[in-house]
Amino acid sequence: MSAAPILKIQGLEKSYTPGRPVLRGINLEIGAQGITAVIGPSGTGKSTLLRCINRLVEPTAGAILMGDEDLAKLRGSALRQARRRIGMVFQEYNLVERLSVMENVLTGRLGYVPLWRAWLRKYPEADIARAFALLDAVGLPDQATRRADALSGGQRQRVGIARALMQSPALLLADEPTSSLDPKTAVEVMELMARLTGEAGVPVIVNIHNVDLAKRFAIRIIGMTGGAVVFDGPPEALENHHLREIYGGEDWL
Ligand SMILES: Nc1ncnc2c1ncn2[C@@H]1O[C@H](COP(=O)(O)OP(=O)(O)OP(=O)(O)O)[C@@H](O)[C@H]1O
Repeated sequence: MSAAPILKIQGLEKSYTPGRPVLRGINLEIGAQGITAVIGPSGTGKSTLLRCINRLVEPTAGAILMGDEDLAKLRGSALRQARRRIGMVFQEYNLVERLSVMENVLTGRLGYVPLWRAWLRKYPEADIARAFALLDAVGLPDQATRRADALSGGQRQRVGIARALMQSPALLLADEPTSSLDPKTAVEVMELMARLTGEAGVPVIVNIHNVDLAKRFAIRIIGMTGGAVVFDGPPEALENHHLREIYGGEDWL
């Protein structure tokens, strides 16, 4: 790995129920650029891993180092400050349905603007200009005033990506961003995410069920099974025997 990693995960464990670990001692270094795809069967802890990084889930043990900060230990305002450097794209978009597309994108600035400004919807001019530019970049230049619930799934995910980039994140997490989309839209959304994060130099960790999409867009694939990493390498190194180890069985191959 050439540049210093953006994230160092050391001995990460998570048990929702004591004695039943979902993550079993994960050690990973995530590079400062490109897309890292995490694949693995349902229930193997991929979402838990991502959510430990931004602390939507509390790790049980281990360290998650970003720079010299251990994200696993942050509290209060330090945690809020760290979180605004980590964007998140969700499977079900997590938009505020009754708000306009523009307002949804601007919520990406919530960690930066004073709360009273957000309540009064008085975002700085520069933020509004940037939100328009991002809507343009995600291919929705004419949708700013539409309500989020009037959009298609693919359009919603484009808004989700614009909102995450509005944060000016140092790292983007994407949890199954294409699972609710048809195959063509899924490719378009991955292409968009890859292009915009590449241009902005933002590294991405994406959980994804579709192995072909993972291989097509990621520079690195992490295969998990049973809460542990069993494959870690470039897409071209991922062979059928790895997939058998990750997913079990072979009838599906
Ligand atoms: N909030 C929670 N409370 C208790 N158990 C949970 C919670 N969230 C996840 N789990 C359990 O942890 C395990 C891992 O779940 P997780 O969602 O991280 O897996 P995943 O690999 O992302 O699965 P999928 O691909 O289906 O999204 C599962 O057994 C799940 O039931």
